[in-house]
Amino acid sequence: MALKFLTQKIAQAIDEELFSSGGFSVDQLMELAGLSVAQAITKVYDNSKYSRVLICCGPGNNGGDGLVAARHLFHFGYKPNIFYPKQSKKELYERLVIQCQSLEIPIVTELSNSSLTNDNDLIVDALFGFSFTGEIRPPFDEVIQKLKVTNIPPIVSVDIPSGWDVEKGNVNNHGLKPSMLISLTAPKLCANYFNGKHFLGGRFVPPGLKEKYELNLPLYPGTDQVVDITDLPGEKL
Ligand SMILES: NC(=O)C1=CN([C@@H]2O[C@H](COP(=O)(O)OP(=O)(O)OC[C@H]3O[C@@H](n4cnc5c(N)ncnc54)[C@H](O)[C@@H]3O)[C@@H](O)[C@H]2O)[C@H](O)CC1
Ligand SMILES: [K+]
Repeated sequence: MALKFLTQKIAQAIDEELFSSGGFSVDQLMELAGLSVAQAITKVYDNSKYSRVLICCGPGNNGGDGLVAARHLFHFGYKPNIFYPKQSKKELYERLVIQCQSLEIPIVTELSNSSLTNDNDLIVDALFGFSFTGEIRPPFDEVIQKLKVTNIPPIVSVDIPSGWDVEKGNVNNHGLKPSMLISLTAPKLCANYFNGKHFLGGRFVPPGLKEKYELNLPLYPGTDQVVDITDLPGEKL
């Protein structure tokens, strides 16, 4: 049975259900999402070669996943730096920021063009996830423009390559061109247009929810938080 690729509406419905009838809190799922991202990175980008990781965090939960991933990457022996231009005032995010500050992970609100390529070995795109809609609004239009012109370092996108339409993909080439994507819970339809290394993370979906939405998720190996789905055929919803 092929893996199901989700519409924006279904992705949001599953998310909502995990929080309501599933009994999860946002903190819990974000922690597991961020851990998945950090673990997927260790599998492809060794910290001996890709130690300096710039994590670009957006204003929503995708950005929160980025903050969690930064903390785990630190503990996995990387040197994370965080770019977080529009910081949420919600308590959860303030705590995630404190956790990173206590590890002395630098957090900046400006992206310097010149240091982008020279000072980083890897970029994590945690700008927008499955709630992104419409044209990219400031200040993120400029941010994505800056990240788009760099081929080196490689970009790893969390859940959705930022700037991509969640269902139609990289419409008018407005979005990033990541080398790797970590889809969370299940891939969204835009992943049909992605050709790079593809992982699935978010090992928290209860069997009832998998069945209800016919997700046909692959088995996660051992105790891993991620599974490589690069060569797995997907089925459109
Ligand atoms: N169930 C799971 O798999 C979980 C996934 N998680 C992650 O959460 C995101 C979805 O988070 P959400 O807060 O709903 O939205 P986003 O982060 O995608 O962005 C919302 C944020 O962005 C702004 N925005 C939307 N469109 C635009 C635009 N065109 N220009 C500028 N700004 C825009 C909007 O105003 C909001 O501020 C999912 O993808 C996963 O990464 C959870 O962490 C755990 C559960
Ligand atoms: K993203």
